[in-house]
Amino acid sequence: MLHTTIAAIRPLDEPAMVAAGELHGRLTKPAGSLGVLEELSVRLAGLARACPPPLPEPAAVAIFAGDHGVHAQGVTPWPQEVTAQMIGNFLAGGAVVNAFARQAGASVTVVDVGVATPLPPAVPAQVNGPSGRAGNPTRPRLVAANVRPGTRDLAVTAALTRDEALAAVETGIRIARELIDAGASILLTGDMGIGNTTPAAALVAAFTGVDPAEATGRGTGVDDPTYARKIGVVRAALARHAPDPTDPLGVLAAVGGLEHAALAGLILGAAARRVPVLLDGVIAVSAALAAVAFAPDAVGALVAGHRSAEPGATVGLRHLGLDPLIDLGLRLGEGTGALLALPVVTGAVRVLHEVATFDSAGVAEK
Ligand SMILES: O=C(O)c1ccc[n+]([C@@H]2O[C@H](COP(=O)([O-])O)[C@@H](O)[C@H]2O)c1
Ligand SMILES: Cc1cc2nc[nH]c2cc1C
Repeated sequence: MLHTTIAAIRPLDEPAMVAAGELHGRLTKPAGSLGVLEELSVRLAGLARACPPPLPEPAAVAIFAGDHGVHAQGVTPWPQEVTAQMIGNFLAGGAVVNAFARQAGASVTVVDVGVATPLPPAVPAQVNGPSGRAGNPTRPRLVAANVRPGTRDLAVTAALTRDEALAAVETGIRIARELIDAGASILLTGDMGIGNTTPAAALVAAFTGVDPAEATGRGTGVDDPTYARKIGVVRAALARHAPDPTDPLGVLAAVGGLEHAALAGLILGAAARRVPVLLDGVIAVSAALAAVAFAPDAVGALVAGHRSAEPGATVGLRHLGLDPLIDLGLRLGEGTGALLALPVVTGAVRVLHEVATFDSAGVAEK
């Protein structure tokens, strides 16, 4: 499944991009006045092989959740159980991601790809959120796809076997296909996993070659001693495993996480179907580096939603050649930054659908 998916990923379509660029020149606005939105809409036309490309509606957020053996090294102050507990919160509609998804009209799918502790008993989902605010007609959904109960400690041994990493990647591909088959026109990445900024930093350093200190941040907000320990853990893991960046499955297995691997699969699955993926924070960016190592043309499907405060996100986006749409200092994860960026993407495409040309509106050109 991975190999056929990779083989299906093709470059952006030049004629559709030329058509979108020409259309922009005829719309009732000074050339280039929509800045980044113009280039974004041209790329999305190339991805869809159509001008205008489809509006990115409806949108679907996929939150991949997993736990991390490296938690044992004291790289985060939060107990591991919080991963499972937050899944309960997502399914009940009470997390930040739910509030933003209701605002954006996006569906929320939570995928347990490797949670280590028992999930809380099902709480009745408050579809419109605890406040009763309407906006999203669908209930958050849980997909049970646990590959193993958390990774092994990457400070001691490989986090995953290659087969486990492959199973997680293929779960991501399957979820992309299911969401697209159910009608999603854009996929938004989400993640939940206490400790997961440590493997994200290791993946960023492995794929970009930057020093571990440049790729490592404070995650949920760790103090100075924890931060120093975290950099040391990432540095030692890279020295121990010496992951080969041309072997993305090997890198994911050595220093990655189950949600990182599944997100790489989600990106590949969407790119193969020529559906855009709006990236959230550092976990998604680290997964995107893996996806692009599997299939360089997958970058054509990627839109960077926001600039996470986590430094590895900026390092990874630079390597991918992507500029984030918004920069709000967020470092939550869950898909929250991607959801806030979604109206920018929709606006970029809507212009090509709805704005009059100089000709049709009788507006004089310069
Ligand atoms: O999205 C980001 O860039 C981001 C930055 C910092 C933290 N997070 C979230 O915080 C958790 C991991 O933080 P930590 O400190 O436990 O490694 C995990 O659930 C992530 O979704 C997410
Ligand atoms: C409370 C909490 C919520 C989160 N959402 C994503 N990562 C998180 C980490 C914590 C600790």
